[in-house]
Amino acid sequence: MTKIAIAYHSGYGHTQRQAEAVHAGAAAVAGASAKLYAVDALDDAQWAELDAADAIVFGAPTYMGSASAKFKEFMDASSKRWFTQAWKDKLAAGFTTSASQSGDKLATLLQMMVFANQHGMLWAGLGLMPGNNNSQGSVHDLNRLGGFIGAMAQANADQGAEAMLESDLKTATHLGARVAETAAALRRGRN
Ligand SMILES: Cc1cc2nc3c(=O)[nH]c(=O)nc-3n(C[C@H](O)[C@H](O)[C@H](O)COP(=O)(O)O)c2cc1C
Repeated sequence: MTKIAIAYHSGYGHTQRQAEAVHAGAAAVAGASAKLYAVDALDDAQWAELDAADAIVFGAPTYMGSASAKFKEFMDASSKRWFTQAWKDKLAAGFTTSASQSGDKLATLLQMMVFANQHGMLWAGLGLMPGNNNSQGSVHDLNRLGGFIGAMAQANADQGAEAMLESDLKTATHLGARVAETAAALRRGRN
């Protein structure tokens, strides 16, 4: 069984919904198990499960142009793992939600990619061509925000998570599936 951990923070539920979409994509891959971890409430047993995972997908809302402070607390707390490079050669990927179309989401994904590489993890990008970038495109396209290094979602500031666009959720589901398939391939290769 390939274990996929989705380690995320969400202040108001939008990134949580995106995390659930990543989870659905990973869990649908044959031979994979997926589990959500709220990083602001991790106990020792859950830290140990992250240590045992084949892949960790990181998720945070973009607050003030970077990952939320709660997610940064998790990043800093993970330094105990960094000392022993406990997460070295695990697969990693990332996702973020923000209110603006750009909103500097790229900065959050770059922050996660740097973080993963500090841990010696292997970063998996989104692996999708950009949508909604030509005259035939629309907001309903997969990867409509045109990210490459991770999954982006945009949620209107005055609406709840239930109003999030299916296209963004399907993009997140794609990332979950890609991570689970790649983690399984890595596991087969290592075995
Ligand atoms: C403190 C704070 C800072 C924010 N900064 C940004 C930002 O830099 N860019 C942006 O597009 N949206 C920003 N937003 C909006 C959130 O990214 C957006 O509401 C997102 O959907 C929240 O996700 P969550 O419900 O998972 O917390 C900010 C919201 C808060 C509360």
